[in-house]
Amino acid sequence: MATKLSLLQHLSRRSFNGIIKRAPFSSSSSSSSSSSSFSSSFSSSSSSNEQELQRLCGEFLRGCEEDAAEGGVGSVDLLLGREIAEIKLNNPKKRNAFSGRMFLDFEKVVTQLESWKEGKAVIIHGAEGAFCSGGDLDFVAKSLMFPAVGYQMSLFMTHTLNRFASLPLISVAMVRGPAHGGGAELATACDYRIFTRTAEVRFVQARLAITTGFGGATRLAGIIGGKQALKFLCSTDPINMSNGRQLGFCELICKDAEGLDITKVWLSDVFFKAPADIIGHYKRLTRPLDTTALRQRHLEESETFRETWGTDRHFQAKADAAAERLRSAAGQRSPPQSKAKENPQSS
Ligand SMILES: CC[C@H](C(=O)O)C(=O)SCCNC(=O)CCNC(=O)[C@H](O)C(C)(C)COP(=O)(O)OP(=O)(O)OC[C@H]1O[C@@H](n2cnc3c(N)ncnc32)[C@H](O)[C@@H]1OP(=O)(O)O
Repeated sequence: MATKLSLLQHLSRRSFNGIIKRAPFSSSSSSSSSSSSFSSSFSSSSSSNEQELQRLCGEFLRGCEEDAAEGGVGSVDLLLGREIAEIKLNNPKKRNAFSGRMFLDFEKVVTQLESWKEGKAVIIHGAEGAFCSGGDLDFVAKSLMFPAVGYQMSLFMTHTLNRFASLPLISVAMVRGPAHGGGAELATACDYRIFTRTAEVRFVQARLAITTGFGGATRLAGIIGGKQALKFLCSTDPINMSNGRQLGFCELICKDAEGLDITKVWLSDVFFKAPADIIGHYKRLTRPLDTTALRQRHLEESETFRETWGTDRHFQAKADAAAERLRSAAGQRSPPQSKAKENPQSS
């Protein structure tokens, strides 16, 4: 229990305050610049629990580097404007699903934005009509279907999204098309969301017999309240143009083609009368007071994810969901639920 609590204290201290210090990180001689950039998000005090978190995240990071080296698809592209940065999730053939390379890219982008002093805002959007369809199921199937590895991914992405949420910038997710699973969680890590008419935020995890892995349940409850969040997490119903505003989940709805431009105008009208440093100060002063409790909940969320990830039930639900997508793509109706099969990993 002591280990869990002090790891929690570490998370509350580091991920919210975004303390950036150089620290010894990777034991592997093959660590690349991404490992060293990730290690800079940890303090040099290196308590045993901090080293444990770094080790777990470092293992995941190295798996992503292997995926990237083996020709992993997709990228997360950063475009720095005068006042607004644009993060583009770029894997359109897979509805911008997060491949190993994209996890790497996203962490590097967050590290770059942590030292971008003249900026005022950052917009996350997806390529070609989708926001993000969550983790790349091919990468997941190939590398991540063990509870211990799923836990590493969860700690890594929760920590990186908490660093993103702590940036001294106004962050907006411009959601056009599907934002499913981890993609829905990514949208909750932004201060605000702008929907186009095709926006569809869906926490599909329950359909896969898993819970949220990137801190999305905790953040969703903070945005729309615990009772409403519970409904959308369990039902997997969409948050879209018909309910997004009354839930307080999105600020406005616009046409697909106007999404980025409308978001920039909205940011400028609402926030840009203030200088960049003042925006940063007010961002910090308006964050939740009890960050320790928030980080404790994020740690609990990762531990719960580990309990549900990589089980027979998860495997079967993932296979059923994939079969359903194939059937609906072929225009067929879904037959009765298939019987649970043995988890190939447990044999
Ligand atoms: C990492 C864990 C995390 C978590 O939740 O904890 C996750 O996010 S797990 C993944 C959860 N996400 C999903 O289950 C979404 C799966 N995708 C879909 O339901 C649909 O693709 C949808 C609704 C996003 C878009 O539907 P649409 O009809 O517009 O497109 P297609 O289904 O025909 O897909 C086009 C093309 O993209 C591939 N694709 C889509 N999503 C993924 C994905 N997450 N990983 C890998 N590949 C994905 C899909 O297979 C199609 O490929 P094709 O070769 O053209 O058949």
